Amino acid sequence: MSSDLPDHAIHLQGVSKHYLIYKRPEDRLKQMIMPKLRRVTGMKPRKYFTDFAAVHDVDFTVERGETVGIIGRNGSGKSTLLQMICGILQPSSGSVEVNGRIAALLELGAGFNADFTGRENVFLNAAILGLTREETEARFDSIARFADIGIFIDQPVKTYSSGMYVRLAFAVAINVDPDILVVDEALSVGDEAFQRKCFARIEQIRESGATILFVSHSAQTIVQLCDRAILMDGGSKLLDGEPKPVVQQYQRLVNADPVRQKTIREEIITCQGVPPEEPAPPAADVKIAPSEAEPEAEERADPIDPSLVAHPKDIENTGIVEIFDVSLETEQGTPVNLVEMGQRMVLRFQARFNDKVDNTFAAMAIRTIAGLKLFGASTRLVLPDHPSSADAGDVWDVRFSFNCPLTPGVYFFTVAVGKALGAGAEHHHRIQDALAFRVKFRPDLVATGFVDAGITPLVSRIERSAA
Ligand SMILES: Nc1ncnc2c1ncn2[C@@H]1O[C@H](COP(=O)(O)OP(=O)(O)OP(=O)(O)O)[C@@H](O)[C@H]1O
Repeated sequence: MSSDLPDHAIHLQGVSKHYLIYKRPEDRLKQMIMPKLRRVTGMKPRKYFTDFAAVHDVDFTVERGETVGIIGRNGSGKSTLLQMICGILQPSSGSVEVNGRIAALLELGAGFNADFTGRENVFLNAAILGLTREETEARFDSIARFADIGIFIDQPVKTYSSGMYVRLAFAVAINVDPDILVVDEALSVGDEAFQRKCFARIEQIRESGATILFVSHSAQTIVQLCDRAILMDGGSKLLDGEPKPVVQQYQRLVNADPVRQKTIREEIITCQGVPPEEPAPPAADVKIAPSEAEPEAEERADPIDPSLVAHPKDIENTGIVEIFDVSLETEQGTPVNLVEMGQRMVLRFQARFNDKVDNTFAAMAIRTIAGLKLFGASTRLVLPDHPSSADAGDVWDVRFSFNCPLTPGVYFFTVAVGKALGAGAEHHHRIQDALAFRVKFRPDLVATGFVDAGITPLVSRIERSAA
């Protein structure tokens, strides 16, 4: 990454993009001829189009190293904005300044030549991004490995599925050491394991100091990944600030009844994100009923989805300990990767010691697709009956049993074995995304977010309007 760049990576000033919308195809021709004719004949020229602002007078600056999320309803101008930042579209007015090598993952279809093979497109794309042929050759294997599309790399991209297309496009974008990475929703096309791999890589790119501009409809992803968020609506920037309040305002807007949306929009602009005080509900408005026990989860006949795979990655590996045979099982020992909410499950792995280790511990954690650590456990400070040191040649069997508290979705395990060092720890072997599992959909779900805390709501009407 270049270090001699100005502090701001992106600077937009008064940027607008207008489109002329013609109701009928012949209006376009009329617009070319009629105004001139009318002028010649001394008549006032008239317009045969309406002027539509896809983006209207947008200003913002993204500092180097910032991760900024853009959120907004469909058609709010997010993609148009990104395309202007990437130089694919010219603004109708205003200025766009970009400092650094920009790699973009825009909507499907942009960037690749359909008749070229994947390999040819990698070289073409990398050249557009400023890499020499030698530099691309040196990176080609890691690009192909990341894309993981097998022999399709030598087929024309017009034969690709949308998932394969995104895999290759993403593999190129993140392997060119961009100063600025622009991602437009494209990730949602890949499967969960690939999305997880991409988010892990985005995190790495972010840690290396690159600037990231990210368009997403997912409020959770924006809050998790971004330092700042921008709310776009109707082509204008409504709000720019801390991700959480910005996302809350987006959700207010998107979930509001269409009649209220205009008022909410105005409130957001005038209050700049601070929601107006809602009157406190009367105490009797919401009653909490005693919690009901989770029903016993039945084991399914097909508890394994073979297509649900993770891409394990050694985060730390000293060679002293080797973790192997990581599996997720029911209490009865049946391997699973599809589980019910509340189901008892056992994460199991084995660890072979190649050297003597004292103060040894085993640990696990569960992460979301975007990489947020939800919870974990470690044998570091507890469990006096467990072995706490190992000799070369020892093999441990490690089990973490728990009731799955997660809401439906795909999650990933990280597993580790290490040595406790005072308050800290050193990992001898730590595998990120060692295993993936899916919590199955449940139609009667009350919980929102990632964890079901067993909340039982009960709402009762305490007054009925006379109307
Ligand atoms: N070439 C074009 N000609 C006319 N209108 C266009 C053109 N491209 C985009 N628009 C319009 O500009 C507006 C903004 O589009 P844009 O794709 O930027 O929105 P978006 O926020 O990315 O939407 P989504 O979330 O659905 O991807 C939309 O109303 C769209 O119909």
